[in-house]
Amino acid sequence: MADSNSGLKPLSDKVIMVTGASSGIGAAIATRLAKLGGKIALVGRRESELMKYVKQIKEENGIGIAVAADVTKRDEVFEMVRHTELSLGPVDILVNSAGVMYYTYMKSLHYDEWEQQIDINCKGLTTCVGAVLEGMISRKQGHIVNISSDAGKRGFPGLAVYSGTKFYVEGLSQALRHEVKEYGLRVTCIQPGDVKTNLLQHTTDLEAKKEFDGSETCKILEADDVAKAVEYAVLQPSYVGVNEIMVEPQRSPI
Ligand SMILES: NC(=O)C1=CN([C@@H]2O[C@H](COP(=O)(O)OP(=O)(O)OC[C@H]3O[C@@H](n4cnc5c(N)ncnc54)[C@H](OP(=O)(O)O)[C@@H]3O)[C@@H](O)[C@H]2O)C=CC1
Ligand SMILES: CC(=O)[C@H](N)C(=O)O
Repeated sequence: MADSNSGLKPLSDKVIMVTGASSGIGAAIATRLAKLGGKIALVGRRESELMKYVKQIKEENGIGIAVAADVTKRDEVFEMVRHTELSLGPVDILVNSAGVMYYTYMKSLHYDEWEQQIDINCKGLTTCVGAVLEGMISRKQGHIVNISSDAGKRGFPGLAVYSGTKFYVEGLSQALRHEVKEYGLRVTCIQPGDVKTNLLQHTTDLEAKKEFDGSETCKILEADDVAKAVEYAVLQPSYVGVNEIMVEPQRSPI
């Protein structure tokens, strides 16, 4: 991390890859960390959306590149890391924010939506971790930040499969943290409650959404509230592991 007396910004020497950066929480994290000097690779499938945030970062004199990739495709994930490392340098911080959520009753049997949540939230995140892990271990430094959910701490009705995917993220992160501590790596889980983003827009089981979605009953979080939690975690000195941060609307604790 840059010395506070050097005039450099605190993340000036860091290459940061953010998945899910074309929207919502990932975009807020990418733009916030760019302001702190991080060189950001913004990952998502929609390059046109990524480019909007790259443009914003550049207008604010930051460094950002768009890397179009589908995290469920292993070859695309490897290529996204290769491209980032050639363009910006080795990845110091990986933020896994790519994810989907569908409100649905289990009894509605939305098999395709179940599979998409497992493929993106679990398998995609795991592949992204795998793609940077060897390099981080060999350099003996790195930080993996997983955007989990408060649904990774409590099963929410209407979100059974989604909650399961976030319990997976929590379990993987906890075990990985132990495996990599000897190499100086850190693993952080951020557990947001409801945040104002496009996440809810994909739900098709409107009966389940009506029954269980409480996001309109109180003031919910802004994406940048979550980005601030990530900022806190990545700015700590290397001996400090911020393992979990749960950040929820004040009126809606789990
Ligand atoms: N909003 C909320 O209330 C909460 C959200 N979260 C978590 O935060 C994370 C981000 O969600 P949020 O910002 O709210 O939702 P958005 O829908 O706004 O963003 C989702 C992001 O994931 C990306 N994405 C989806 N599928 C893929 C894929 N196959 N490959 C690459 N990128 C993909 C999308 O990009 P593209 O379509 O371009 O590929 C998009 O950038 C998720 O993991 C979610 O579970 C956790 C707690 C609360
Ligand atoms: C349980 C939830 O709805 C949580 N806010 C999330 O979107 O992950």
